[in-house]
Amino acid sequence: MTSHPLSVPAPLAAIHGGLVVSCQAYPGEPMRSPETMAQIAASALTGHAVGIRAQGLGDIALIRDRVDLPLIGLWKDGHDGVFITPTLRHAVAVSASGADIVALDGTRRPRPDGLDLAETIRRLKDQTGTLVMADTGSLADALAAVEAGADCVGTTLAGYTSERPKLDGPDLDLVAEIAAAVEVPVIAEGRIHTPEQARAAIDAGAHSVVVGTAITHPATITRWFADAVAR
Ligand SMILES: CC(=O)N[C@H](C=O)[C@@H](O)[C@H](O)[C@H](O)COP(=O)(O)O
Repeated sequence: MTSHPLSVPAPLAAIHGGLVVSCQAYPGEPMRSPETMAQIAASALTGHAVGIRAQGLGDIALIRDRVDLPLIGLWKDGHDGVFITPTLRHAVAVSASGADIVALDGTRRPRPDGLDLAETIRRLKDQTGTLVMADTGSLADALAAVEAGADCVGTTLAGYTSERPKLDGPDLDLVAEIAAAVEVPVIAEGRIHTPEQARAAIDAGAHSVVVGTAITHPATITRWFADAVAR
């Protein structure tokens, strides 16, 4: 059911069938700096990524300047509940910083500014004309997000809300369920740790695949190896 790539807006067409690399460092971490994230994003381009996902206004602006790839931007505020670009104000700022696609919480949970998702997307598009990626955690979220006007939906929050179990790997069943049910691009995201899993996400119907931790978070990757060695 997923739409033909030529019928989607240019930044989404450009990431069709390819790898988007999420370049994020968390508060307090040594790599938490726009300069570092821009270097990682440039390295992802060298490795044939077709898009970048970045967090924070400073990171988005510098990556926009330095790396010529479609850019999915978000602003995390907090770490519980609705924290991925949680309000209209955050979303407008992400767009103003240079993101081609604004990723925001696309669940059915109440939002901190009291606007629902449809009103958030309507006002965001009125003010900026941006494309919207809804980060969802279930099929019901994805259906509601498409109804609300999202241009694409991600499985970003699968396993991080109460609706789906948190698997060790990606929730490929959810990717397939959403892809069969909606006509906008479905972006597979969340716990994709191997090239085989990335390929399987495309085979499940994903329009493109976002990988973060396994490429750009050395503290976690180190722990995988360290734990295996110490076992
Ligand atoms: C749940 C949440 O906060 N996800 C965030 C969304 O931007 C990031 O922390 C993830 O790294 C990103 O989704 C990519 O996923 P993974 O790092 O598993 O490849």
